[in-house]
Amino acid sequence: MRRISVLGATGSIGCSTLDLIGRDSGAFRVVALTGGRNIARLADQARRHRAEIAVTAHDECLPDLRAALSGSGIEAAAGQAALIEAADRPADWTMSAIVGIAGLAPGLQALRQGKTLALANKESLVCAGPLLMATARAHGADVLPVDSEHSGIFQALAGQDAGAAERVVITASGGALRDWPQERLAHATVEEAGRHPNWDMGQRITIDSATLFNKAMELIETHEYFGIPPDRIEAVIHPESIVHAIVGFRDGGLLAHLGPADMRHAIGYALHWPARGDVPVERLDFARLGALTFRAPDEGRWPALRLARQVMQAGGLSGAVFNGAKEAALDAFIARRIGFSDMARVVEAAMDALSGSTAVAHNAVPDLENVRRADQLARQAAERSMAALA
Ligand SMILES: NC(=O)C1=CN([C@@H]2O[C@H](COP(=O)(O)OP(=O)(O)OC[C@H]3O[C@@H](n4cnc5c(N)ncnc54)[C@H](OP(=O)(O)O)[C@@H]3O)[C@@H](O)[C@H]2O)C=CC1
Ligand SMILES: CC(=O)[C@@H](O)[C@H](O)COP(=O)(O)O
Ligand SMILES: [Mn+2]
Repeated sequence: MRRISVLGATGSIGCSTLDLIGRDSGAFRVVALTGGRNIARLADQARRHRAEIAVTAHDECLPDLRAALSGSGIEAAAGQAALIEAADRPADWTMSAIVGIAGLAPGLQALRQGKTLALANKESLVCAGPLLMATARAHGADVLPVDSEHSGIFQALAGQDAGAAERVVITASGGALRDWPQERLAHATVEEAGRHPNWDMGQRITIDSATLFNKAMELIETHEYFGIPPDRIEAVIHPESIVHAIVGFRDGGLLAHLGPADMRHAIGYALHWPARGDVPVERLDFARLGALTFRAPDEGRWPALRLARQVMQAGGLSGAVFNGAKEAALDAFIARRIGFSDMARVVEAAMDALSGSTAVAHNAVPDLENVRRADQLARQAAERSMAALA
């Protein structure tokens, strides 16, 4: 029986992961489930999947979690140290699905077990790609990409080294505001930006999809995970979200990954890897789909893509700065402190402010402390830029 832990169990990816595990419960034993503030869901998941331990990231939520688990025999714990301890409990396969840089330290801890980390938390690669991959190598752990595009690239490569790829294309739906006139974007609300045309995901990634910060992060993620040079990585707008990634080879042939907009296909692939297992996603009917369309992204409309190219060029801790500023700007947009179009301005201003900083220019593999420092500096720079907007 494979031992499974899910970090970020109460979120969109966490729920889809547990859905697959629950359909084949005889094959898996659930070790640790972690969540944030959704205590009712975390306790329900822990009971249903007979987890060893349930952990909330927030100390103040512990009394509620204990109450919700009373009589179940399931351990309850809270706080950052408990999250790390949960990630350290022996498991054969761990899903990393906490949102944001908060997922980095638990993911690194899980890698130190030398088993398999299914990586949905793209921020880990954006902020600390070299650290994450070096940690996996040092401990003999496998990192399997779960982001749909990266799962698609991984599958299209079919075990070949990424050096075999002449080009890699990842697709972008264009997000909730794809067809809005550009002058309206500045006035988009949290609700409007948070309605994805195709995927059902958490609020933060859905808004990142509308700014194309999600795609910007995915360009960096492709570079960091596969080691593909930036000039071989492209993003293309594909409103149908059916083709997720395309890998082109030196003979001009291309292999694409297609699937419905249901993350269970990417999660299921990582869960059953290296074999293939049954996954209950809708089967595509091409005659009904009719056409699949593609067009170039407008970098004037979506500056995030240009910023991602700057990050890949600069290397070092610039990814941590980019992500920290983006998280701060997104928090401020959700809190209605800044407008939709301000988010990219704030990130660019923070990147510019820190571009010459010695704390960010880092040539060796950064450690977690360096990454956290760059993240903090970026959040402070973003706050200064937002204060200047007011
Ligand atoms: N959703 C999707 O389809 C896809 C998601 N991803 C990536 O996967 C990750 C998860 O996304 P998604 O599932 O949509 O996100 P959700 O917001 O739906 O879920 C996030 C999870 O993280 C927990 N969490 C939030 N903040 C913290 C924190 N500070 N410390 C510890 N745990 C925390 C939440 O707990 P609670 O809700 O209980 O507060 C929840 O369990 C992201 O990195 C995202 O970019 C990648 C590809 C597709
Ligand atoms: C499902 C998934 O992988 C998301 O990251 C998806 O890519 C979001 O859609 P966008 O193409 O709109 O960014
Ligand atoms: Mn994706």
